[in-house]
Amino acid sequence: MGSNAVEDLIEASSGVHYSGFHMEQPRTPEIEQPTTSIDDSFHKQPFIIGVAGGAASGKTTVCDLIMEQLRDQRVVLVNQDSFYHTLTLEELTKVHEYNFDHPDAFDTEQLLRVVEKLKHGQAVDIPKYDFKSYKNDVFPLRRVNPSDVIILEGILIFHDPRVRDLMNMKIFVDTDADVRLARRIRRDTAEKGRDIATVLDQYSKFVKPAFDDFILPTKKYADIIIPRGGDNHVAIDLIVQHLRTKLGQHDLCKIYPNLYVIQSTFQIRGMHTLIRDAQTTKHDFVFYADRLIRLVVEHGLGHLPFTEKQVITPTGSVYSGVDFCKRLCGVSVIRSGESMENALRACCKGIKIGKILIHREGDNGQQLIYEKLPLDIAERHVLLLDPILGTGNSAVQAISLLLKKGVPEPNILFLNLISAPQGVHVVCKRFPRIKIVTSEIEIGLNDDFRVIPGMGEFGDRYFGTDDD
Ligand SMILES: Nc1ncnc2c1ncn2[C@@H]1O[C@H](COP(=O)(O)OP(=O)(O)O)[C@@H](O)[C@H]1O
Ligand SMILES: Nc1ccn([C@@H]2O[C@H](COP(=O)(O)O)[C@@H](O)[C@H]2O)c(=O)n1
Ligand SMILES: [Mg+2]
Repeated sequence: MGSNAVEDLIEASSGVHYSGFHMEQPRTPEIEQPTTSIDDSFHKQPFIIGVAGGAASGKTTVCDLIMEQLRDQRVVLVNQDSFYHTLTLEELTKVHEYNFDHPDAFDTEQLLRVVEKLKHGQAVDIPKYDFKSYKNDVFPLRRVNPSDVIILEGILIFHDPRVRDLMNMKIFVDTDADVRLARRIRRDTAEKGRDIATVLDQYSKFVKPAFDDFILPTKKYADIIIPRGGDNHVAIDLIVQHLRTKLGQHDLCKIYPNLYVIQSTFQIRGMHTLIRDAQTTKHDFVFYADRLIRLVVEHGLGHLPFTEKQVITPTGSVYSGVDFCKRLCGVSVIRSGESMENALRACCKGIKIGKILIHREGDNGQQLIYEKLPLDIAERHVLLLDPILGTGNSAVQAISLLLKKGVPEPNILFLNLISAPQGVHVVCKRFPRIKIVTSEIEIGLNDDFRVIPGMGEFGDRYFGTDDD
């Protein structure tokens, strides 16, 4: 490995940043005010990775491997090659004298405009470059949508400080010169239709000097140096692991260590897509909501205390395991929370489930109007069930009641499907020792205090009372 050990340097890469969404700012409704505004928390930018290295060092291969491992995330690759200037007729006639490895060969201003747009959540059309015709006006252009991770790859991607400064992580692919040359000969003859003499001539005239003068000097900017490129699976795994941590960690989770957002996968995103779609039938809504609820409940149960337990297996061996926490109960917030009871019963045989009914009084307050809770609730760990955490006002009412009944704050686990940041702020500030488990953090609340993007009135959609 190069002078920088991947493990040491990976943590040093700057900035963090996840945003699952890129939208115009919603107006902040006048509810109990969080100290972190939507502005601060939610107009987040993508994580930008730069990948530099000599030609044929394996940059594209490394990027493909990273993207392959992160296929459940929104990742997009932007090649510096796309920003090669189109040659003029005069340059075309003397193409063998053109230096494609000099920084001036690229339209860096256009690259900057494109990355700035992506960074601010706008889709862009990127030129396609044709190595045979030396033109970048191949139609149709490539449409690139805003993503959570943007990978910028190219021989001179670290050359311009303005581009470098946009990057949260910089990777240099370090492959021996002879290996690069061998690969280049193979690639340029097979893919670009060039003959060996031309490839070697270009290499000695431009490629090698430019590597020494412009590319190698940018290695010092790298946070991570990958020797052997795509063959270095350890380095690639570490990079992916680091990215996963960054992507899975919503900024709210950093503010509130007791907030747990379950790791997103394509399956989970798919289920969310279905239950959020206004056109989804009641049958499908219930089916996919139930699947998600089950995941949240299982995840929540993972936060309960356990005791160690050993059992003897049928082979007579000892299995050292754990025993579930026994003194549990569920409490559902009527009516939506009742949709979560079956999942809890399916996971915890014979569990007692209490109920709370809270009535919304206009926009300002909530009133508790019914409660039926196990008498010994103070001795139990309580799984509080409500699929949506919006303003946080109902949750505050429900949690306050549990505390009044003697349930210790750390014994309360609030399970929901989606949480608005406002609700998270309100609940976590007031009850810093409860745990919240959710499957997605929302953008915010609209003027009517409804969660957006949200999924509408959960109870009506789940219990089928939204029919005209
Ligand atoms: N580890 C490797 N072993 C063998 N061939 C490789 C390896 N990595 C890349 N190649 C090949 O070398 C060529 C250049 O690799 P590529 O990833 O496109 O490099 P770059 O993007 O840095 O120019 C490609 O033809 C690719 O298939
Ligand atoms: N018309 C062109 C444009 C570029 N090159 C060479 O491509 C190399 C950069 O691409 P990588 O995928 O290897 O990073 C660079 O060395 C240019 O010389 C070319 O040959 N013809
Ligand atoms: Mg490449």
